[in-house]
Amino acid sequence: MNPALQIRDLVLAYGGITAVKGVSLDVPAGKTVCLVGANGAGKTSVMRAISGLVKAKAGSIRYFGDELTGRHPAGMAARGIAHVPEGRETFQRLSVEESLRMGGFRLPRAEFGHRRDAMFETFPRLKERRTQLSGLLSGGEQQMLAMARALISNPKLLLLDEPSMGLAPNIVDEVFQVIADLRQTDTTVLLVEQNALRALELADYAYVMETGSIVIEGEGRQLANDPRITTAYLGGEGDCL
Ligand SMILES: Nc1ncnc2c1ncn2[C@@H]1O[C@H](COP(=O)(O)OP(=O)(O)OP(=O)(O)O)[C@@H](O)[C@H]1O
Repeated sequence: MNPALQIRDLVLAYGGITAVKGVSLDVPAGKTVCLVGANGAGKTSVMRAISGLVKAKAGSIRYFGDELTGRHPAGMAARGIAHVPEGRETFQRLSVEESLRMGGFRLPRAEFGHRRDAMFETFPRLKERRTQLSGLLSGGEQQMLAMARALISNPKLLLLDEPSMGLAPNIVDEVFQVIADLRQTDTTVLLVEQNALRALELADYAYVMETGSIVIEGEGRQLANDPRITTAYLGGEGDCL
């Protein structure tokens, strides 16, 4: 079977700066794979290239066998790819319910209601705030809304970029619980996280990026205990590589 995502020798550049220098990675269908690494390593650029937001200079990105490079970002949702970008980007002037409607606009009415209720079950805070404007939600609630808006359409591939960034510890726990629960579903997840140790603990497989290249890869739990990774955490509570 084709992997959900198969990236080969991907090169991404901004003007004269090569941000991603020949990255290859696989995300098997139904699995959770994480991409960790220091700030500026190129993780977000890889995510944006999958969504068509950054044009590949070289290499290929295959999604269930179909080449994605050169495709327009607007077509990604129809392919079953949902991207929750870093910084969340919620629709500030829409209510929670209206935002979910935007995420599920392809769904027939009855199915939308069913999926929305499922999202309210996963994120009970959103149910309490269903009529509130997104722009007035806390950072944690906005993250939950961004994830619910992506998940409502039941995507085949979910791209999650730094979902725990800037959130209070109890909200981080909730966000990680939702990601862990996704492992029980068919949804394939590619996760970029600054909170690398927690991401590694729940990922089936992981890649570590450094200045545009993958330098280490392996099973998530194995890497969580790998001295090459853990030494990067010595000297404090910091979770960043
Ligand atoms: N739009 C852009 N224009 C120019 N350079 C960019 C742009 N976006 C990213 N870069 C550069 O590309 C490199 C990789 O950035 P990227 O955001 O992909 O890394 P990252 O690993 O996601 O880092 P972070 O954790 O800080 O988001 C960095 O050197 C960054 O400065």
